[in-house]
Order: sequence, then C-alpha cells, then structure tokens
Amino acid sequence: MSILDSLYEAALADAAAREAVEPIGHVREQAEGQPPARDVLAALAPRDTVHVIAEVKRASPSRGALAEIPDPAALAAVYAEHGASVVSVLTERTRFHGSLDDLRAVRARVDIPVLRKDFIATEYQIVEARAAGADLVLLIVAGLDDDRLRTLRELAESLGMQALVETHTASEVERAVASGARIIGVNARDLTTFDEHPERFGELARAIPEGAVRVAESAVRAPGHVADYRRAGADAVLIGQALVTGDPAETLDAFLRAGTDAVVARCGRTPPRPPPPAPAGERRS
Ligand SMILES: O=C(O)c1ccccc1NCC(=O)[C@H](O)[C@H](O)COP(=O)(O)O
Repeated sequence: MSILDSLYEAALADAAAREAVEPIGHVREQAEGQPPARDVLAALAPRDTVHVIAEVKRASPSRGALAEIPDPAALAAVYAEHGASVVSVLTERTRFHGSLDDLRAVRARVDIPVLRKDFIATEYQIVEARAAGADLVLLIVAGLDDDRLRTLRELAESLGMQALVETHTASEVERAVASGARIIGVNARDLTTFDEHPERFGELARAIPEGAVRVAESAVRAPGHVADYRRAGADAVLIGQALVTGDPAETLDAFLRAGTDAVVARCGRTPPRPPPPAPAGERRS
C-alpha cells in the first residue's frame, strides 16, 4: 500500500469512528448553526502581492516530529498578526498529530479564513469540517476519482466553503481544471516518495487558467524560495515546516518581504506595462 493510501485509510477510519458516535445529520445541524464561512477567494484575491497560507503542523510522515505546538490558536494569532492570508490546520491525527479541536481553537482566535488540511474522501469529512468552522478544505486529486472530486468540491461550496484542489502532475492539473476547481495547488512534495520538486510549480502553473488561484505548496525553507514561487506565477504559497521550526513571526515577515520584492514575471500574467509618455504639450513641468 502506498503512503498516500495509508494516510487515507487512517483518516477515513478516524472519520468512521466519529460518525458512529455522531451521525451526519447531527453534524449537518452543527454546520448549519455556524457563522458563515469566511470568503477565501476574497482573502486570496489581491494579485499585486503574494499570499501566505501558514500551516499549523506538529509532525509529518516525511520529517517526524517538528514542533510541539501546545497552543495552536496562539500560533495562528501570530500568523494572522504577521500577514498570513489563510491559516492551514492539519487535522490528521496519526501522522500529523492534529485534530478538529485544533481547527476549532484556531477558528475562534483569528479572523482570517481557515483551511482544513486532511485526507478527505467522504461527505462526512466535508460536513464536519464546516461544523468545526473550516472555510476551506483540501481535496487531493491523486486520492479521488473525477466524480468524487467534483461531488466533494460542490458539497464544500454548497456549505459556503471553497476547496483547495491539490495536484502534483500535469494530468492531475488537467483533472483539477476539468473538475471546475477555482483554487488549484501544486504540491512540490511527491506524496508517494516524499521527494521535493519545487521546480514543478513553474512547469505546471501555465496550465492553470487565469481565473483560478494558483497555490505553490511545500518546500519553502528560505525567503528566496518564496520569491522563486512568486516569479513562477504563484498567487499564494503554503508553508508549514519552516514556520513551525523557526521563529514564526520573523520567518513569516522575511518570507512576505521576499515575495513582495520578487519580480512579477508570471506565466500569462505579466504586470501591466506603464502607460506611454504623454505628448510634450501635456507633460507637467
Ligand atoms: O509533509 C509531509 O511529510 C507530507 C507527507 C505526505 C502527505 C502530506 C504531507 N504534507 C502535507 C503538506 O502538503 C504540507 O504540510 C504543506 O504543503 C507544507 O509543506 P512544508 O512547508 O514543506 O512543510
């Protein structure tokens, strides 16, 4: 069994155990009682700057333990104060040591949108994400067939959320686009081998339509990496490890500075040319 399959298996077993205690009807009522989801597309809309999706990440299958993070809400508050546009919360328990309680605590503390990052393949996981306050859910193309991908994205949208549809290959980008995704991520990390291919983002971003938000995921370890992703066309960069293993405030400040300073030479999105000089008679002295 691949690592990705085993991650889905564990996440789905946990979700089934929760569902046995709390059926989907109850969870749907809780979801309907939540304040409306925050507008993720608006949060990621300004295209004159790179956005950071800052992750609460205690551990990972590729690196093991990263940081204890006893108070995920406090970490998220630092992210929000230092300019993150979205907070990503890993809610998977077995390999990432996360939970829906982390997500609830983060959502209660910050005003920016919150992503539920997990191995989602069922309606139940989408509804419980909204019930816990998520504004955005992760859907991984490699783990879902076309029908599931569309059904789950549409369910998320019907609950007011958006979906970050994650890809790693050209054919996955094609499937993400065909599924109607509005926010498309290219993960530099191969989820079956854990190898990182940061150049992959620039190779694949061209196939993501102009109207969609392009997210570069993983493998940011230094400010220059944010600049590289920005130059390659990223509207947003998803960062976990570097933020939780360094000083989150300083690291995020440095990453955002680097992203803002980067020359925006984006595939298909070159910055507007300056207007031609006015005729001599109209020039101000
Ligand atoms: O991080 C892992 O080891 C991992 C392994 C298998 C599936 C998913 C995994 N991570 C989820 C992510 O996509 C990252 O947490 C996220 O993009 C941030 O990456 P990084 O900045 O490299 O921590």
